[in-house]
Amino acid sequence: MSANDSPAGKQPTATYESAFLKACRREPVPHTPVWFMRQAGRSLPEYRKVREGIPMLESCMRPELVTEITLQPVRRHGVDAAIYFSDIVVPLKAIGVDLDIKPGIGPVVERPIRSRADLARLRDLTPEDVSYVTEAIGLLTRELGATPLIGFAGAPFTLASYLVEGGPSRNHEHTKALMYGDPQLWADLLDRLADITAAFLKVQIEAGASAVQLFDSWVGALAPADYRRSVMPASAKVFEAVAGYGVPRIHFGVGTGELLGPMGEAGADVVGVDWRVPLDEAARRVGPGKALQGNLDPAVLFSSPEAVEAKTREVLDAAAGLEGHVFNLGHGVLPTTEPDALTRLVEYVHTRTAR
Ligand SMILES: Cc1c2[nH]c(c1CCC(=O)O)Cc1[nH]c(c(CCC(=O)O)c1C)Cc1[nH]c(c(CCC(=O)O)c1C)Cc1[nH]c(c(C)c1CCC(=O)O)C2
Repeated sequence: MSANDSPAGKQPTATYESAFLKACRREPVPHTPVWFMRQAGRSLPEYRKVREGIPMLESCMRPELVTEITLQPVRRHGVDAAIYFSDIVVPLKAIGVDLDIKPGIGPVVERPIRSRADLARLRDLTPEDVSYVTEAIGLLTRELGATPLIGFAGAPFTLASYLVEGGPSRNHEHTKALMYGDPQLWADLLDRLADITAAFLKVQIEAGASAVQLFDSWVGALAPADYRRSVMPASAKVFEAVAGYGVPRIHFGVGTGELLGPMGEAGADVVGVDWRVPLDEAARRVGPGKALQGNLDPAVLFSSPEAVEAKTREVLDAAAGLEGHVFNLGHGVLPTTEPDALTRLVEYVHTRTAR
């Protein structure tokens, strides 16, 4: 069978048959697949070395560097999937939003978006705006062989939060002021961001990404009724826009225990769970027909190897009855994590779940 005969179109059959993609499709797996959010990044000395003197956003625009950084955790830890090295604000930068990623702070937007005139500054994203993404994914898929590549984007709410606040925010007060105070402008803003996000994910899938994850990191700040009314339509539009490709769609947020049901309903094939809800309970909240991803507390990796194993067993035991489970942390790798703790964790999950 040639690569093009695979049920998933362009990707090689060995990639399609990988443990990660099988788990996403809720098919039987040889072992529980593992990857880590933020597996590439500051926890790795080889990352800090190649990033030296290169600003974050600039590094996202250099295909050779992106390829190297994306491959580093695959080589070192033997994870079952790579995640494309980029950032959720890259498509916004690409359409001309005046933002930067400040070390130790995160994305900062010079002129926040709070009025209809501000909204007009957000134009559509074309593949040409992010040609470096297409180029990097071409290089990467050749290097990765059978290891799947996960593409990603920020979800409309989380992107809106950075754009409206002007930077990271604990309480999201300006964002909520706009959402409650001018529902029409809010809906238009989220719809605009949904189109940009969908276009960005399409670029990644067409270049060779085998799965996509939509990061709605900060949406846990909302109550379920507000989520359904003010956010879900835009996130659903993103998932619907990429449904035809047949690649698994993962939906993740932090502190989203009360939102797991609607986040699945928005159109995800896999729902990401943080460490606050055990996976068996998460499965009840999400309902049948979806795989789950998670959910070891990233801070657990700072304890002894025995304690990490014990907490990992708790996660695996809670996942034992699931139709599909992708092992991950409940949020990103913390920058001061000992890399060997991650390597040991991958080995442990693989050995413990080998069938
Ligand atoms: C909210 C969010 C952002 N970016 C992202 C999210 C969603 C995921 C989450 O909830 O953690 C997504 C993201 N950002 C980055 C990745 C790389 C891929 C991977 O997971 O390995 C991914 C998936 C690289 C990055 N993005 C960033 C870094 C650190 C910058 C550096 O290494 O110099 C990396 C590796 C910068 C960034 N960008 C953002 C933050 C909060 C920060 C950290 C600021 C800091 O602590 O310095 C916004």
